[in-house]
Amino acid sequence: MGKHWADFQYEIYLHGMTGAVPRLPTDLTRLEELTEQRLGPGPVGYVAGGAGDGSTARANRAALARHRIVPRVLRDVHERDLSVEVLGRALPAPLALAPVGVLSLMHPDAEGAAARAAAAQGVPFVLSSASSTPMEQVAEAMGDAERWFQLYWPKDPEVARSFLGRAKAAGFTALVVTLDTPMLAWRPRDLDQAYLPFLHGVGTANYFTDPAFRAGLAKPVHEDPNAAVMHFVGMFSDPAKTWPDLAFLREHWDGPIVLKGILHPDDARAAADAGMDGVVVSNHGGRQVAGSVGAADALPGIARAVGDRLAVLFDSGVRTGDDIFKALALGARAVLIGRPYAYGLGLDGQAGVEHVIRCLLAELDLTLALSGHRGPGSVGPADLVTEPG
Ligand SMILES: Cc1cc2nc3c(=O)[nH]c(=O)nc-3n(C[C@H](O)[C@H](O)[C@H](O)COP(=O)(O)O)c2cc1C
Ligand SMILES: O=C(O)C(=O)c1ccccc1
Repeated sequence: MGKHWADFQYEIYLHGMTGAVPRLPTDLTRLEELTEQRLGPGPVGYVAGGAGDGSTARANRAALARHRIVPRVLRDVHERDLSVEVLGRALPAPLALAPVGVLSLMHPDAEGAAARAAAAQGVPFVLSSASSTPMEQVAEAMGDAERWFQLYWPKDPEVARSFLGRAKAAGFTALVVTLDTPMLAWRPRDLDQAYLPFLHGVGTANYFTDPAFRAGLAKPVHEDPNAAVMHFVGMFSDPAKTWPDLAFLREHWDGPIVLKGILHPDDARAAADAGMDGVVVSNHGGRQVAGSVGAADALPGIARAVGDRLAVLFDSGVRTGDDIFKALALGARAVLIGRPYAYGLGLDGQAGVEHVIRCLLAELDLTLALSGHRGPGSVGPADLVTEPG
């Protein structure tokens, strides 16, 4: 028997008997506006922004909206279990927190608070390479809870090796390698403010604490922070990498490896051929290629191509429980969320992130039940009709 995620609904109504209402909206699509009101447009601008005119972020929502669920009745949905197996591990629900860098823009407790929220709810936390908190500190905050490390593959192989060794030692079980960001895209909102967080040192904690990174500096970080930032900028990524380079990661990481930012079935097949364990079908929440395919439109083809060989995960645009249901029906084993939990963090710290997780999973549990399913396993393409795009 899995956890009864839908009980959150009654918890809210029961609290209501004493006059209490939830501290944050239960419609998570409202969080962005609320965060902007509370924190101001600066930090929220970086988090909310997308590539180009924002068309990809809109396409993500539109792609999910075109699919409509066709509920079934009289199927005994009394006992339900949302758990799934991903990368050989049992997860209590098909959800993980996506790697989001620079979370200190949202809240001083940043990754620590988000990681504790994930641990409290049993949902995996994917820590960004560009976190504001060193990975060892985040690991300590999580106890033995499930955590994965996201790699921005540094140009210097010594730094890459060092990151992998540190992540392993700190108990991160899976490696998520992000391939859609060998450079930052054209992001007008950030350009117009002329603001990039890491030029101010935000999101550099893993680098500035790294012995291999520091070995490349002429002076200690605190003596010449600008030089350290410039070293980070040069190190951050390597647009020259190609498929054969993945052998390096296989050699230095003995756990599961997931490639994030896959949108073409042939790239998914190449991932499987290279001995990878999973892919995240993602367009980075619309932050990289403007005018790109909505992530949900790329999902079915990739699931058909490699669903029997790889764990197919999905992100970009998930805001509601029914979005998760649709992603499962289109072939995802689990989904990740980015901005919604970043806003929850900005509005109410750890409690805000837990609120976001609980709302999404309560809504998913109810959507499954009300559509005739006892769990993710029975959901498939037959549960959807698709309106023409
Ligand atoms: C502020 C911000 C920072 C991000 N930083 C990273 C990162 O460091 N590494 C990474 O792989 N993806 C990063 N992403 C992308 C997320 O992992 C994820 O793909 C995306 O947010 C999913 O879309 P959603 O925000 O619509 O849920 C970031 C996204 C945002 C909004
Ligand atoms: O902003 C992003 O989307 C992102 O991936 C990133 C990259 C470097 C530092 C912080 C975030």
